[in-house]
Amino acid sequence: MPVEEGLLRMIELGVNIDHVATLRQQRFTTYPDPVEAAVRAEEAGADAITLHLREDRRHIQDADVTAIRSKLRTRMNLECAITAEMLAIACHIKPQDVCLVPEKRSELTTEGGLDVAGQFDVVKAAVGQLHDAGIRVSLFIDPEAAQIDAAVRTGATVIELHTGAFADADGDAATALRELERIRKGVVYGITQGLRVNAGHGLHYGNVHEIAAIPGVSELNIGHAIVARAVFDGWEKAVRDMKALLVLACRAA
Ligand SMILES: CC(=O)[C@@H](O)[C@H](O)COP(=O)(O)O
Ligand SMILES: NCC(=O)COP(=O)(O)O
Repeated sequence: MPVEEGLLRMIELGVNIDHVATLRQQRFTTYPDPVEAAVRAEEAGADAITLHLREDRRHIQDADVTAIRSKLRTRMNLECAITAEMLAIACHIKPQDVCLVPEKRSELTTEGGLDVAGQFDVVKAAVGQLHDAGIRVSLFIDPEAAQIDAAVRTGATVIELHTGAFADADGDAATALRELERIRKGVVYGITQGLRVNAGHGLHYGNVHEIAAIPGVSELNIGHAIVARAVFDGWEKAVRDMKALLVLACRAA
């Protein structure tokens, strides 16, 4: 549950630095450095740093994860697929949080939520392995009751609701409203099941307020839009401005 400070519900911002690494990987240079991005994002107000070590290493590299782990003052939220390789890396690095996400090499970005209900035993075993390593586990799922129920049964204590369908509905008000309602219901249901409920994917400066205003959301993980805004406004300002929008939305809720 978000930290209560007086009447102000505080929602946390996880800054995803994947696409700082995307820019670097375009020419295999040493810059921009994701480590510098992580440290400066924390200085600008990030409550956690999220990074997705993909099997194809298209952006974040193993060395980034190792280097960033020792530099963070807040919290590392490592996203990865459920594979023996990734679980071994996570158990070695021991981030505060691991968010298990689905992954297809052909995908441009994460397309859907993890099908916890459909691969329950595999997910439950991964959750147990990470818990044994002292890591808090989040499951990146669609806002569906069946997925939330399955998540609870795995022993995970956190879910991150996939906001991609809401974000992709930009411009189609009816669809956006329907997806927002799905997310809202998912937040309420997840909390009644005793879970910490986060959300993320595709959120930007124009749509984040609707998600941040949902009472009970603990954390939003946002990356692509912040990196894009930083091109024009600079990294720290992009992070500060996103954090300010979260605070405003909480105040208005
Ligand atoms: C799970 C999710 O929505 C993102 O955190 C994920 O990192 C997206 O993948 P890319 O960062 O590779 O686009
Ligand atoms: N889990 C969502 C995340 O970390 C960032 O997603 P995006 O803002 O890059 O789409």
